[in-house]
Amino acid sequence: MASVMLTDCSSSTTAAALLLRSSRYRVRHSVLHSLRSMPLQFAPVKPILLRTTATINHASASPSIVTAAMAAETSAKIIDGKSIAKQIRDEITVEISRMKDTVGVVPGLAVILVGDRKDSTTYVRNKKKACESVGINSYEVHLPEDSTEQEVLKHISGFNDDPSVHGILVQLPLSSHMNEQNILNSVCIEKDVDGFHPLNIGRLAMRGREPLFVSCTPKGCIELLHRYGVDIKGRRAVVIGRSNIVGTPAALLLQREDATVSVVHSRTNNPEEITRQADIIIAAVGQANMVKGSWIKPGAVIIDVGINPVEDAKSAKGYRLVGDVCFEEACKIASAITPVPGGVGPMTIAMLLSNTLSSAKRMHNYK
Ligand SMILES: Nc1nc2c(c(=O)[nH]1)N[C@@H](CN(C=O)c1ccc(C(=O)N[C@@H](CCC(=O)O)C(=O)O)cc1)CN2
Repeated sequence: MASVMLTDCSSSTTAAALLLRSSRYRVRHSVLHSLRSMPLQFAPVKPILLRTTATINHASASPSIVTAAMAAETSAKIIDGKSIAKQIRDEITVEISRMKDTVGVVPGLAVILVGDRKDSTTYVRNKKKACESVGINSYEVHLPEDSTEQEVLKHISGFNDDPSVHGILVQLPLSSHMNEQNILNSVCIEKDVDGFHPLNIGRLAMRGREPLFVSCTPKGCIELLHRYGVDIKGRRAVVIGRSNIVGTPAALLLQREDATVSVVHSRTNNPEEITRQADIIIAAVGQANMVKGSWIKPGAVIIDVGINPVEDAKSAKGYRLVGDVCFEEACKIASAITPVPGGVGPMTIAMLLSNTLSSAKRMHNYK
């Protein structure tokens, strides 16, 4: 587990050094997930369109647009992932009940957890709770840290053959003695609700081919843009980070939406200059407050995937969570931004439920 970092927006470390550092730590795995979500202090207000280069289409924008009450100068709208995720869960609940009543099918999700990492245990518990709340049956296998790869593969094989299971996921990260590729490859693609199977990612990368599933975090990012009425077509988008789980699929999804996409990574020369050209930024690098105000084009829309713990003496826990983007600076320049926590994180689990429902529908040929 990553240690709590002492960092703030005014850090003088260069962008290139930060990107290099983050590529060593690896994006989502740097998250200190034992924290519980902190309540957001945002008051709902009427949406007001501010200067923006990425057009926000208010006719289709969610009525739940809120503005940060935390900083008087804040001009960016806050993209409220927590409330959109709730809205999605409500929609899924209705769909599941309709399916159960008409064809008697209840979607099932199998979760495999290896070891006792606090963050992973919390996520698996939250996934089970979320399943329960929408009416999905969940099945959990919790294996000890020293289990063999063969044991994990045996459980995946059992779930692959079980008709009551429509989705299978293996919580990441896995222990270092296991081969993650072998394990992810063994989930049958029809049940790969995490979208981590190479065939699903490969199809995502190809024009004219459709993946059966898109991984949950990048799908959640795009869903937020859609639900807030952000036009993507023809816009310049920059994805910061190129992980298999978030950065790469997020860039592919934006490209499928007809954005012109650049990927900024640890070997990119002058990442600030490239990022400053973006109408839409997706930051998924796992480095607290790396993207400063000076990286952002006025009016850009920012989706911040990072969840990084930073020291905070004022918090009872001694730390708080921040994103990859320096929120205090960005919210004065961007037209809309996701907060951390309460932005992309809750969407990851909502998209998992959505993928599980789609899988059950597809298997039972239910529209
Ligand atoms: N098999 C998978 N493993 C992992 C995935 C994944 O999609 N599939 N993603 C991450 C962890 N993750 C879900 O598994 C996840 C991360 C964050 C959140 C979330 O809601 N975060 C909250 C803050 C949580 C906190 O207080 O600690 C937020 O951002 O508001 C949900 C799910 C790696 N592993």
